Amino acid sequence: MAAINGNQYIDRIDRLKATVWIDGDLVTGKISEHPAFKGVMKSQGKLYDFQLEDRIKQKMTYLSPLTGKPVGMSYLQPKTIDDLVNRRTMIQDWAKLNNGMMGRSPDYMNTVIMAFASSVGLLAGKANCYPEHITNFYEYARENDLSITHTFIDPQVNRAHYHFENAEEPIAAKIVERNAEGIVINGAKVLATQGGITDEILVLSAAGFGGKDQGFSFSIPSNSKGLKFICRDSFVGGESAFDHPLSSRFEEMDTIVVFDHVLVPWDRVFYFDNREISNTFMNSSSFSAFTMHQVVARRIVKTEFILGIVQSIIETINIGAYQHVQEKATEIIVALETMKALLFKAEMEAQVDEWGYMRPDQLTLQIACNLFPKIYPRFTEIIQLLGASGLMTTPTENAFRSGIRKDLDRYLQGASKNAEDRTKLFRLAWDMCMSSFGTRETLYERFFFGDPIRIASQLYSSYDSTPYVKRVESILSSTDRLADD
Ligand SMILES: Cc1cc2nc3c(=O)[nH]c(=O)nc-3n(C[C@H](O)[C@H](O)[C@H](O)COP(=O)(O)OP(=O)(O)OC[C@H]3O[C@@H](n4cnc5c(N)ncnc54)[C@H](O)[C@@H]3O)c2cc1C
Repeated sequence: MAAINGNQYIDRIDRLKATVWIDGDLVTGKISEHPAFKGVMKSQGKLYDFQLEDRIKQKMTYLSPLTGKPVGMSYLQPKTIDDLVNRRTMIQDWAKLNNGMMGRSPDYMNTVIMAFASSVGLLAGKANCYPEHITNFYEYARENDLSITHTFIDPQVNRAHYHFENAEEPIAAKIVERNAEGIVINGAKVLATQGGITDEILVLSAAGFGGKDQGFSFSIPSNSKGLKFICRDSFVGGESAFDHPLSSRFEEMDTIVVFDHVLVPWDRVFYFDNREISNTFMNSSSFSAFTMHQVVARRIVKTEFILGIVQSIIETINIGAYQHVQEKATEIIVALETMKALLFKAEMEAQVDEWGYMRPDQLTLQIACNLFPKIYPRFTEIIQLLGASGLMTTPTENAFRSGIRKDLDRYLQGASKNAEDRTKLFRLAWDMCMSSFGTRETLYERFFFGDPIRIASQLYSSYDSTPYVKRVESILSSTDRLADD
């Protein structure tokens, strides 16, 4: 097998028949035909189709070192800056197909698996660590173009610093048995975006205060026995692309993942019962650098889309001459160009790491990942401030096909658009920042790469401010007086 097309993706997921619960019902038929999933699965399928189009295939794929067949570019282990640029170009070409609205398009997890495989040396010779299982899984995922979701957070029961779970039945997923076939996991994790509509799920856990049975990493098929995905309610507003331009296409769904005594076969266990590794592998591997490179590349495409929406609103109702309007649009321009500059800087300052891979500059990407959760909510605020009542004067497609159309054409026209086109634009803006889908997007971008507070704290703790403190000390210790000069 090699890089797949959309039908192959959809067919494979339908055949998996993962256990997915939504609104109290078990999904029984083809999941790709369920109203909550069909739009996003179709959009995901389009990504896979696109990578095989003749005119673009060379940019979207590379030749497998194992088989010589084309495999997805997001699996490429970069050895040069050109490789990084090729990866970024592919990631952004995919993101442009959904305007960056699909945070968990397959290139995200392909990158994670690639990063793990590129740091397996950290596990070599360590107790209960299986670097060869990661390498094998990476190759298997690459050669079969797997889609993967992931989960690593414990249920939000008690977040006090020294909380130690001692419930009779485990709440946070943990190892309850080690046997000849593998490890057995019981408990839950939150969340897995796209849970139930991917081939596999990667599960990670840090032992923390929880003890060694809570420190593990593995990947299993989404239809593993005992594995359940419990969905929130669907934010698909409806099938009409006029009425729900974003949620009808890109609603990725978030799921609670329950492990009811799930057996993880040994060949899929990456590490377990090793407190030190489970607490440090994510940070010490190239996971952060490579994954943030993908995340920032996608977020740039999303910011371009936001700017496009804002400028379209400005032109449609002709408010571009007001300075405060220009200033608000400029905020988005500044954010966009800052993100681009940071991405390019991270690539230009990339260095070959200890394993021979070209790692983008992590600090620079950390800056971008600290910035975005703060500016994204402001983008949605700007859309609201400029869109104003336009975000509510948004009759549906049916209204435009009804006897009331004459009134709509007359009263909803814009300075540069007829009523129908103006309404479509404002419905898009509403879906971006006000519908249940849109507000979830804001929450998503706030927490996409973890808790923004702890991300900031990590940056603060790792940033070397010593040279600047020394300069302050130097001026304070100087006894020079201007009068003596
Ligand atoms: C839309 C969405 C999709 C997601 N998709 C995925 C996914 O696909 N896979 C996945 O693994 N995860 C996913 N997540 C989970 C995401 O990784 C977490 O939301 C994030 O890491 C924060 O953890 P939490 O939600 O448990 O927040 P909590 O840790 O419960 O934090 C709640 C509040 O308490 C504060 N707080 C708690 N503990 C501390 C502490 N020790 N120090 C300082 N402040 C603290 C936080 O700052 C925050 O304000 C998703 C989340 C969202 C919202």
